[in-house]
Parts: sequence; C-alpha cells; structure tokens
Amino acid sequence: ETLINRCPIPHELSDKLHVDATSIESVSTDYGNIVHNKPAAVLYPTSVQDISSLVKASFMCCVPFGISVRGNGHSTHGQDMAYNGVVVDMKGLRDSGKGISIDKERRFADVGGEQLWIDVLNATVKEGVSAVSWTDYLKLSVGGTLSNAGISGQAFRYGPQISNVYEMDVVTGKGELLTCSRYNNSELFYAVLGGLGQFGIITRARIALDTHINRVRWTQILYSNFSDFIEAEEYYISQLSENEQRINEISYLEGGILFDNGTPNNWRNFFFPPADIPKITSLIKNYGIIYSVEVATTIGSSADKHLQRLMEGLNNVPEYSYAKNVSYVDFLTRVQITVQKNESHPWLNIFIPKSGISDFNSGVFRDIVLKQNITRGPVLFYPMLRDKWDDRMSAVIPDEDIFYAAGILYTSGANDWQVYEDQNKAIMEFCDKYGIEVKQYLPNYATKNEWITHFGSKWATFKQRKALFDPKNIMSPGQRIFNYYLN
Ligand SMILES: Cc1cc2nc3c(=O)[nH]c(=O)nc-3n(C[C@H](O)[C@H](O)[C@H](O)COP(=O)(O)OP(=O)(O)OC[C@H]3O[C@@H](n4cnc5c(N)ncnc54)[C@H](O)[C@@H]3O)c2cc1C
Repeated sequence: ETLINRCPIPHELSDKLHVDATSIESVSTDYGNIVHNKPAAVLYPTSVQDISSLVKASFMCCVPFGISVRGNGHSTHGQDMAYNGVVVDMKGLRDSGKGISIDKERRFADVGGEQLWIDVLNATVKEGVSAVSWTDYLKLSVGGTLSNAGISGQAFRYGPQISNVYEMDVVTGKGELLTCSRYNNSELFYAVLGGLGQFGIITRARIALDTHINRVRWTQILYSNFSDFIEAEEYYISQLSENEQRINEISYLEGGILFDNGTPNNWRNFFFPPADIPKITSLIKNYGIIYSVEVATTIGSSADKHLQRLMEGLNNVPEYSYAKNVSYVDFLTRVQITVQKNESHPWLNIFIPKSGISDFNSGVFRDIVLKQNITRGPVLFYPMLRDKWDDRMSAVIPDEDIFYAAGILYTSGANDWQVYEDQNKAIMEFCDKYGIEVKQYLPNYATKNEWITHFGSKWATFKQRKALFDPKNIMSPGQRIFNYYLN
C-alpha cells in the first residue's frame, strides 16, 4: 500500500491523478538517467487550485506523502522524483496554452512556473522585449531554474535569473497560495529563490525585461595559456560589471575548456567555420588543453569596444579568434540537444572561489580530466560576481567577490556513468584536500552532513524556513535534503 492510498484525496483531482504504467514511467527517470524512482501517482494539474488541493491533502493526512515538481525533467540525479509519493508534472499546466503575460511599459512578464524559457523568449520578442539573464539551454522550466539560480554568460552583469525576479506566487508545503516579493512575505520569497523546491511550488514569477536587441556580435577567442584566459575573462567583466543602465546593450561572457575529445564545436549549434576546424584541432592536440572565451555583444556598444581590446591582446595575443554577427534569438538558442535513449549524464557543476582557480586548473583540468581522458561533452569555466547575488536567497555560492562556475557536462553510456561519478568524486576530493572551498551548483549529496556543510552559515536559516513553509517535509523529496533516507 502506498502512502497516498491512506490519505483522502479531493474528488476533483481524481481524473488528474494518473497511476497507469506509462504515466509512472514517464516521471521515473530524468535527463541524468542515473536515479530511477517510481512515484505512486502523477498529477497533471490544469489549474493552480489542483496543485494546492494536492498539497493540502498530503498536509492534512496523518502520514503525509512526498510531492515533487517536474518542470521539464532536466535534473541529473533524481531531484524531480518522489519515491512512493506524487510527482506534479507541470506539463499539464503548460498544455493549457496560457501562462505568459507581458507588461511592456513596466518591463516585466508574469510567467507560470511551468513555462519553458524558450516560450518566454518567443512570446516576449514578439513585443520587442526580452529577459536579461538566461540559461545556455532554454527548454528548462522557469520554476526549475529559479529553484537553483539560472546561470549563463549574462550572470556576471545582470546576476543570475533569481536576481531578476520581482514577485512570485507560491503554493507552500501547507497548500496555501501566497504572493511574495522583497516587500511582501519576503521570507518566502528569499527561501524559494535557489531553494531547491523545498518550500513550495512556484506557480507564477514576475520576470524583469529589457528592450530586445536584434543582432549581436558573437565571438570566440582561444588561448593556450590559463593565465591569459583568466586575464581576458576578468578584464571583460571588470569593464562591464558596474551598475550601468541596462538599455540597449547585451554583454555575455562564458569560458570553455577544449580537450582533444571530438569536435571543438561541441554543443553549440554551429560556431567555428568547418574550414578552420583542422587548425583548431591541431592547436588543441599541440597544447592538450585550449581555453576559449566566448562573448556576445551589441554591435557598436561599449561592450564591443572592450571586446576589441581582447581581440588585439592584453598581455599576449590570443591564438585564434573568430566572430560573426547573428540575431540575438539565434544566439540564445545556440544550444540544441538531442538525447539518445541509452545515454546518462553524470554532470558536475561547481562554483570555485577565485583564490582556488589556478590550483583547480592544474589539479583538476590537467591532472584529472585531461589524464583520465573520459570527458566527452562541454566543459565550461567562467567568472561571476558575488555582489550580483542576493545573500538572503537560499542559493549557495563561495565566499569571495569573484568566483567561477565550472560545468563538466559528461555524456556516458547508460551503464558506465559510475566511472564519471568516480571522476566527480576525485575532483571534489582534490578540492577538499587542497582547501578550495567549492560549492556545488545543482547540488546532489547522499548524507545530511554533506548538506549541512554545503549550506554552511545558511543552514540554520534554511532549516528554519523549512519548518515555517513545509513543516511536514512534503516538498521535493528527490533532493534528499530533509528526507534523504527515502531514496
Ligand atoms: C541540457 C541542460 C542544460 C542546462 N543548462 C543550464 C544552464 O545553462 N544554466 C543553469 O542554470 N542550469 C542549467 N541546467 C540545469 C537546470 O537549470 C536544472 O536542472 C533545472 O532544475 C532544470 O529545470 P527543469 O524544469 O527541467 O527542472 P526539473 O528537473 O523538472 O525539476 C527539478 C527540481 O526543481 C524544482 N522545481 C521545478 N519546478 C518547480 C516549481 N515550479 N516550483 C518549485 N520548485 C520547482 C523541484 O525541486 C524539482 O524537483 C541545464 C540542465 C540541462 C539538462
């Protein structure tokens, strides 16, 4: 018998709660294809009221059942699952075709938590506006990225996506629907942003917009030397990070590490011209590792001016650079992914304090990743500024003004993901041994003590907020923070 059978479920949900094998299977795996957990049922809500009724039913029950939200299933370690509980598949709400409303004058969009960023982009661009902070890949749900942070090459300037939210509607772990912002129910607002789904379900977020820029210059500059690469990245962000007015200017910067593991056009739709690929491949073979700075700027803007300096060279001239002009929509949709059925994705995403990046380069990129030579997939490495994040939010970042986001985005066969997880473990152990205080992004831990260490000084507040908004530990059990013993 499953827990849900012991709880009275409101009559109006009976058609929307599915227990058939196809529905159960569809939410028992995720992008990672590593963890597989079956829920007792899947809810396909057609209204916010459905979500609230379900959470209330669990909350009122003597033995509550766990409830997870599946935005678009792009977790890598079962964070979106609910063993023996109920998964709320937000697809149900998305299918209703509503959920994005734009206020062009006041520069914001009210967006359902179930909406995908690609749909937000398409809807806003039609009105000549768009969001300021993005993720690399856009088939992610608004609720899913706001529960983590939502990062990409715009974050150094505009902050992560969680820094660009004005207001939200949230169904808490008690089933109440509350509106929250910095000024109203602020404790809930800060808890939910970066809160790993622990406090409730985001059903609406009010997102900051700016004028949509039609075209950008998209540039990639290659360095053979780590310090030149870092100097270039930090030069660019230091020139542009001030609170300049956001008008009419795009500036995006990400860094990547190129290994000799396939095509240097990894992940990106199309970047280097085919004729140049042999030259780039031989550069990589020559050096073992090539560092790449990828920039997008509004053509003719001050960002473009700083880019010119990079192309000409700071202390050293780059090995290679390539630029083309594209529409901003083409740029934002550059990451196109097709997933093969037998693939797993044991990804590791971490934030590294600036003081540790040089050791990280030699100890991790050179001594672990290059030597083991199992990494097939993009490796990202780019800087962020702490002051673009709000420390009152649940998201956890290193305690230094500049820190780097590293993403080691493996693709493995279905059965050999453990080899990659072992490499991830070796990376974390290296950082631990050399005192590099990294923080996992999209965190995944097996024990409560590891979670306590992860949250550090934020743990007490996180726990307090959990007691306030989800006192029965109903929400997002797949994250294994408060009910880690379940999976
Ligand atoms: C191919 C790919 C590319 C990615 N690129 C980026 C990137 O560039 N930048 C970046 O920051 N991240 C990136 N991610 C990570 C991604 O942001 C997270 O995995 C995110 O959780 C996925 O969104 P989703 O909608 O698929 O969430 P799901 O996997 O469906 O849900 C994950 C968890 O998020 C929480 N959640 C989801 N919806 C809600 C809601 N409405 N209310 C409250 N909590 C909710 C819940 O805890 C849920 O269990 C990428 C992931 C993949 C697979």
